Amino acid sequence: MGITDMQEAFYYRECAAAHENSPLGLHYAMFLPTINKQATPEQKKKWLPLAENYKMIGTYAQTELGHGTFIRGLETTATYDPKTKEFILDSPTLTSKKYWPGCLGKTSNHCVVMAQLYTQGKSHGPHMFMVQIRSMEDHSVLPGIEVGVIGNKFGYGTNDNGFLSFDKLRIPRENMLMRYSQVGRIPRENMLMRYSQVSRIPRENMLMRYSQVHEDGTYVKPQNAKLAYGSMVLIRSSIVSDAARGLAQACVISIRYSAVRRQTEAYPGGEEPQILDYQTQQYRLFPLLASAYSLQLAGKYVFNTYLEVNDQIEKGNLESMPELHALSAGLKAFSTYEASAGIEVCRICCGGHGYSQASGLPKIYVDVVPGCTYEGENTVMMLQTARYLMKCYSRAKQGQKLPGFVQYIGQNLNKKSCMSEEVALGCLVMAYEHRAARLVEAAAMRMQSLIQGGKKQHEAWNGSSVQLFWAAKAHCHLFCVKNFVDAIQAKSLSSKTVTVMKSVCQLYGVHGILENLGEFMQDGFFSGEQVGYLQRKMLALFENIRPNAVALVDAFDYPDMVLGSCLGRYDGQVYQALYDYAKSAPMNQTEIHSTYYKHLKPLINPETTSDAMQFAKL
Ligand SMILES: CCCCCCCC/C=C\CCCC(=O)SCCNC(=O)CCNC(=O)[C@H](O)C(C)(C)COP(=O)(O)OP(=O)(O)OC[C@H]1O[C@@H](n2cnc3c(N)ncnc32)[C@H](O)[C@@H]1OP(=O)(O)O
Ligand SMILES: Cc1cc2nc3c(=O)[nH]c(=O)nc-3n(C[C@H](O)[C@H](O)[C@H](O)COP(=O)(O)OP(=O)(O)OC[C@H]3O[C@@H](n4cnc5c(N)ncnc54)[C@H](O)[C@@H]3O)c2cc1C
Repeated sequence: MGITDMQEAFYYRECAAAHENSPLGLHYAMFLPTINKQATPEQKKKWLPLAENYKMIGTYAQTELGHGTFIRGLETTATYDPKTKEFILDSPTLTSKKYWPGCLGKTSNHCVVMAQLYTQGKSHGPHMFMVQIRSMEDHSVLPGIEVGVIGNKFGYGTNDNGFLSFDKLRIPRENMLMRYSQVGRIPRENMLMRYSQVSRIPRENMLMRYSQVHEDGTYVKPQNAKLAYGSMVLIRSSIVSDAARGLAQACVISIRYSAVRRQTEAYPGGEEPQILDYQTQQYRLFPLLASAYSLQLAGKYVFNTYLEVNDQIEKGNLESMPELHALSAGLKAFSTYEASAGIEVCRICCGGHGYSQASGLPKIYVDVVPGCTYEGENTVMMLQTARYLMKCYSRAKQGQKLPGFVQYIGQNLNKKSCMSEEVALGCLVMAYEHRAARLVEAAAMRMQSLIQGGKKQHEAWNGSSVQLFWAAKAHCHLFCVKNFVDAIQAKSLSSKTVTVMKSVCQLYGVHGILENLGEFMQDGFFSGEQVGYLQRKMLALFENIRPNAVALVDAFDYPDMVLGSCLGRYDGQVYQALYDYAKSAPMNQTEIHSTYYKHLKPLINPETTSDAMQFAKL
C-alpha cells in the first residue's frame, strides 16, 4: 500500500479490516521492531530490506507449550559449534515446542526465536536468533523444522497462531541478534570500538559493535540481560492505546445505540424513553466512556515514555529501564483488564442485539481480551510492577528521592481527605495517592512481618502477592487518574470543552473510588459524609454528561467501517441495518435449507422420506 509510517499503516489496516487480526500482525508488531531494536547494523542492513519488502515475513517465537510467562524457563536450546561457527537449534522436549506465536502456522517464512544460549558448555540464558523456517522459493517447510497451526481459538480466527519445533537445526553464528553489549570502560585508543567488548575482537567484527559469541565461542554478556526483553516492552507500551481504542469503540456503539433504542413506558400511557435516560444505563456506560478517555491519555503517555527511554537505552543509558518496565507492565495489565471488562458491559447494555455479530461488539471483545494474557499475563505483569514499588518503598524509607509518578510512596498516611461537596480534582488525586501509598506500605509491612516470622524471601513474596497485586493495581489507577487530571488542567481547551471534559475526568475519579470504597475507607481516610458527597456528585455528573454523551463518543471519530456495527452507525438507522444484516445471512439465500430434507422431513413427513433420500443424494 506504499504507506511508510507504521502508525498510518496500522490505521489503514484498521479501516480495511477492523479487529480482523492480520496474518501479518506479528510481522509488523514484533518481527520488524525486533530486527530494528535488537539486531546489529550489519544484521539490519541484511534483513531489514527483505523484511520491509515482504520477502522475509516473520513472527516472534518465544512461548512454548510448557512456558510462556517464565522466559528463563524456556527449553529451546541454541548451542554454539565453534568448529562450524554455527548455532544448533533444538527442541529437546515436548514442552519445548514453540506454541502460540502469531502468524507462525502458515504465513511466516522466518521467525525470531527466543532460545537458551549455550556456548563452551555454559548456559547464558534466553537470547534471540533469526531462523528461516520456510523456503523463500515455494514456502515449503525447511528440513529440521516442524510447523503448523494450533487449531481454533477463543477468537483471533484470522491469525494462524502456530507451533514450531527444531530437530538440531544449524544456523550461522551471524543469526544471533547481537546488539546490546557489556560496554565496560575502554581506553581512549579503543574509542573506535566503543561498543565492543571487554576483550579485543578480530577487525572483521568491527561492525558487530555488540555483545556476541565470538568465533571461538567466547560469550560476552550485554550491559543488562533484560535488554533482550525490549520487544515485549514496546508491545506492552502499545497495548495500552490498543485497549483504549477497543473500549472507546465499544462505548461509541453502546452509547449511540442507547440514544436510539427506546424501551418501556416511563409511566403508564407515556412514551418509551431512550434507554440512555435510564440512570442505571448511565451508571454502566458513562464511567466506561470516562475510562476510554483516561486510557487513551495513558496510552499516549506510556508510548511516549517508551520512545524517550528507548532512545536513552540505544545510547547506552539504561537508568530508566526499571521505571519503564514497571510502568509498561502495570499499565498493560490495568488497561486490558479495564477495557475487556468494559467492552463486555457495553455489549450487555445493548440487550439481545449486543449478542449479535451485527453489533460489532463480539469482534472487539475477542480482539482486546487476549491482551490480558499475551505480552505478559496480567497478574504477572502487575507483580512485576509491585516488585518495583517495593524497591521504591524501601528507598523512600531510607530518605531517598523517588522519580516521577512514584513520589507519593512513603508519604505521611495520617492525613484525612479534603473532599467537599465540590469534589475538587486535587482532592481526587490526593485520595488515589493516599490509597496507593497505603496499599504499598501494607504490602511491604506484610512482607517484612513474614520474613521476621522466619519465612524465606520467596515465601514472603508469595505470601504477600495478593496485597502486592492490590498495591500495583492502585498505583496504575492513580497513574490514570492523575494523568487525566494533569491533561485537563494543562490543556488549553475552550471553556466549554474544559467544562465537559472536567466532568468526564471527575466521573472517572469519583466512580473509581465508589467502586473500590473499601480500599479508600479502610483507614478512615474518608468519612461517611464525604462518601455521600461522592455518591451525590456521581449522580449529578450523569445528568451533566447526558446532553453531551453522543457528542463525546462522536468525538472519537471512528468511521462506521471501523466500528462494523449496525447498532453504532453514525446515521442511527439501527433497525433497517439489523434487518438488512439478517436478510443477507447466507442461510437465508434459500427458503428451505438443505438439511430439512435430510434431517427434518423424515421426522415430520416420514411417508415421503424417499423423496428426501433422493434429494440427499443430489
Ligand atoms: C499497534 C498495536 C499493537 C498492540 C497489539 C499487538 C497485537 C499483537 C498480538 C499478539 C502479540 C503477543 C506476543 C507475545 O505474547 S510474545 C511473548 C510475550 N511473553 C511475555 O511477555 C513473557 C512475560 N514474562 C516476562 O517478561 C519475564 O519472564 C518476567 C515475568 C518479567 C520475569 O523475567 P525474569 O525472570 O527474567 O526477571 P525477574 O522477575 O527475575 O526480575 C529480574 C529483574 O529484571 C527486571 N526486568 C524484568 N523484565 C524487564 C524488562 N522487560 N525491562 C527491564 N527490566 C526488567 C525486573 O524488574 C527485575 O529487576 P529487579 O531490580 O527487581 O531485580
Ligand atoms: C492471542 C495470543 C497471541 C499470542 N501471540 C504470541 C506470539 O506471537 N509470540 C509468543 O511468543 N507468544 C504468544 N502468545 C503467548 C503468550 O505470550 C503467553 O500465553 C503469555 O505470555 C502467558 O504465558 P502462559 O500462557 O504460559 O501462561 P502461564 O504463565 O502459564 O499463566 C497461567 C496462570 O499462572 C499464573 N502465573 C504464572 N506465573 C506466575 C507467577 N510468577 N506469579 C503468579 N502467578 C503466576 C498466571 O497469572 C496465570 O493466571 C500469545 C497468546 C495469545 C493468547
